[in-house]
Amino acid sequence: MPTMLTDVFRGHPIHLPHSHQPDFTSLPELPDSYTWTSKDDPLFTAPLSPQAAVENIPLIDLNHPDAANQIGHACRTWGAFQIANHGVPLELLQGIEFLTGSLFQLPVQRKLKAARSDTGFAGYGVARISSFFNKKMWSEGFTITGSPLNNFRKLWPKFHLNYCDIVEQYEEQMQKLASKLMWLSLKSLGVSEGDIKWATVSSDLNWAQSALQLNHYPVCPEPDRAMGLAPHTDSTLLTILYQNNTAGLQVFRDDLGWVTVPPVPGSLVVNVGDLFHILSNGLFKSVIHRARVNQIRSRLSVAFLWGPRSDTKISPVPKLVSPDESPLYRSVTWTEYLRTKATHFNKALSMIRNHREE
Ligand SMILES: C=C1C[C@]23C[C@H]1CC[C@H]2[C@@]12CCC[C@@](C)(C(=O)O1)[C@H]2[C@@H]3C(=O)O
Ligand SMILES: O=C(O)CCC(=O)C(=O)O
Ligand SMILES: [Fe+2]
Repeated sequence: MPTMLTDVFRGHPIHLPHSHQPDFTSLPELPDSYTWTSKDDPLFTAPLSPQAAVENIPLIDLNHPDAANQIGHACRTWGAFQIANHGVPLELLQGIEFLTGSLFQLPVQRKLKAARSDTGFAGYGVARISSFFNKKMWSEGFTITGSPLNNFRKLWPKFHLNYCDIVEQYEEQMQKLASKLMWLSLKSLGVSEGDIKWATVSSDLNWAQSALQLNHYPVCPEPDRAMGLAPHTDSTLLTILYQNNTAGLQVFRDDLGWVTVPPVPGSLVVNVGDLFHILSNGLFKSVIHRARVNQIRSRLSVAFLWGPRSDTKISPVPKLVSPDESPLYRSVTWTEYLRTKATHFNKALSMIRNHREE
């Protein structure tokens, strides 16, 4: 039996005293513990791209005949793109937004009944990467993998079944979409299903697994000095992100600085994760992104974090490695990678890298 995502952080506890945290969502001013400077995060004061209006991650119509190449280009240049005509029913997007909103509106004491434990994967709490930063993030999260039934029962003693149903439908749609996006982007590199055996053993997608991360960024009294979610790359193959109609997500480009991803109603944001970077032998870039907050409207997002089954070794596709060079990365399972990330955070990718002899 391969390790499931639920077991990934056994032996990798994060000690974060969520239960002793006051209800920060209603603080009248920003406490020092939530005030960020470039000492807390070197990218905190990196410039906001002045060109964001002209240069932004592409919005790709999945029905366009050239969608594969557009996606491929976006994965190589940005590591992120938005998609329209993705086929996920609008009611389902509204449903997951409603669920997320009602979850975070619950009283803190109720949410804490479903708190994530130090070594746990699922439940309510601060972002796992919080332990790498000295300051607190202006957000709260809820992680789901497998059935949310037990946790949802604690949150909503009466209506948990309706909410479980929404999660199940949402995950089903996301799985189909994620695999479609993976094959479209690989197609642009000349890689087809026959080239990746672990992903084609069966068509019912049991070569993949996933988690859902619900995020809430409450209204903040001093948004310019606060951080919603600190810069990171996702440890996934792909992440599909739904954001409500409030801006906050930013992606980083070395040549542009921070670029705000404007919410486009009905569309979804897709991020290249570290495992896709490895699989593509570095051709696709896992994108550094963060979430900022604002003083007027609270923000919700739902990230579908998608990767291979835990026993699958991910390594660069041989076709993408030139014959006289070794692959850029050694092989790694999702579980191994998540554990490396839990200990070494943004050094994780370079730790998997093969060092070429000159
Ligand atoms: C499957 C995943 C991916 C995780 C860990 C685990 C469950 C929660 C995911 C996130 C979600 C929020 C950002 C992040 C950086 C975090 O702190 O928790 C993500 C992390 C990763 O992509 O590394
Ligand atoms: O809230 C957002 O826009 C980003 C969320 C995110 O990056 C994540 O959950 O991994
Ligand atoms: Fe992320």
